[in-house]
Amino acid sequence: MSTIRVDAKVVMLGKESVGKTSLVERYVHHRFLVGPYQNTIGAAFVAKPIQLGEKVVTLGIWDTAGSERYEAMSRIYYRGARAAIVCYDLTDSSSFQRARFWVKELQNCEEVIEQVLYVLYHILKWETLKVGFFLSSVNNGPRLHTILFVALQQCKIYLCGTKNDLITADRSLRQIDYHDAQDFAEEIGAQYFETSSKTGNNVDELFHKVAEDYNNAAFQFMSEESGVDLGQKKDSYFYSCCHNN
Ligand SMILES: Nc1nc2c(ncn2[C@@H]2O[C@H](COP(=O)(O)OP(=O)(O)OP(=O)(O)O)[C@@H](O)[C@H]2O)c(=O)[nH]1
Repeated sequence: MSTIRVDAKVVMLGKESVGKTSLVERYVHHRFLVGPYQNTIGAAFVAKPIQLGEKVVTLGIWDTAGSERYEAMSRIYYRGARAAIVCYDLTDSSSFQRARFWVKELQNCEEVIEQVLYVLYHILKWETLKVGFFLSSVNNGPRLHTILFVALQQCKIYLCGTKNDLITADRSLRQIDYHDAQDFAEEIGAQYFETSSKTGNNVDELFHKVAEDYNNAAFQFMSEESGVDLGQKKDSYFYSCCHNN
């Protein structure tokens, strides 16, 4: 019986209707759904394996609901995420304000967790040195130490301006200047992408970068068993979707 293993949790955040679900649909199913817009309720999940050279990294992508009604729920989904794709609609300046809100949320959450883990990390590091490495087989000290080291890795933020096909068709529709968005991304240490789920422009590049960054991070120190098993595998991925009809 095979199982799905998720290596990195990724969360999609942003105002409603900015195109989060469409980004995931384009990336996972290579399609753009036309027809009436259906808002996400709660969140939807999909696991997607990505080949990086000889290695496969499986992203567990949480597509959250953008509606403010579900704001508290979305906070639950970004906990423990290694990457957050914060989306805004290039043709809607209010969605950029909402993106700023989510970035602040992520930064606040990171700060608290980081402070707690930082203290634990140093206590444990000192204890581990004191007790000696040979005790690793009996007291799990170095393994805990490694887990905390990994937990200290920050959630990387990717700022994503969506629907760039609309801008290509009519430049006057752009409401957020490219350089302003780029400056904001730099200020928060994020990668910046402008994508179109309609044409597929930059979508693969965005998720590939997320997987690549994960792969290049200190995660390589984790042992093979560190992934999270998600139960029986039916296909290369599954997608539990909650949409309003
Ligand atoms: N032209 C164009 N339209 C897009 C694009 N991405 C999404 N849309 C449209 O924008 C609307 C909202 O897209 P969704 O992907 O459902 O947005 P969402 O952010 O998941 O919305 P919530 O589930 O409410 O949070 C739909 O009508 C999509 O067809 C794009 O790249 N180009």
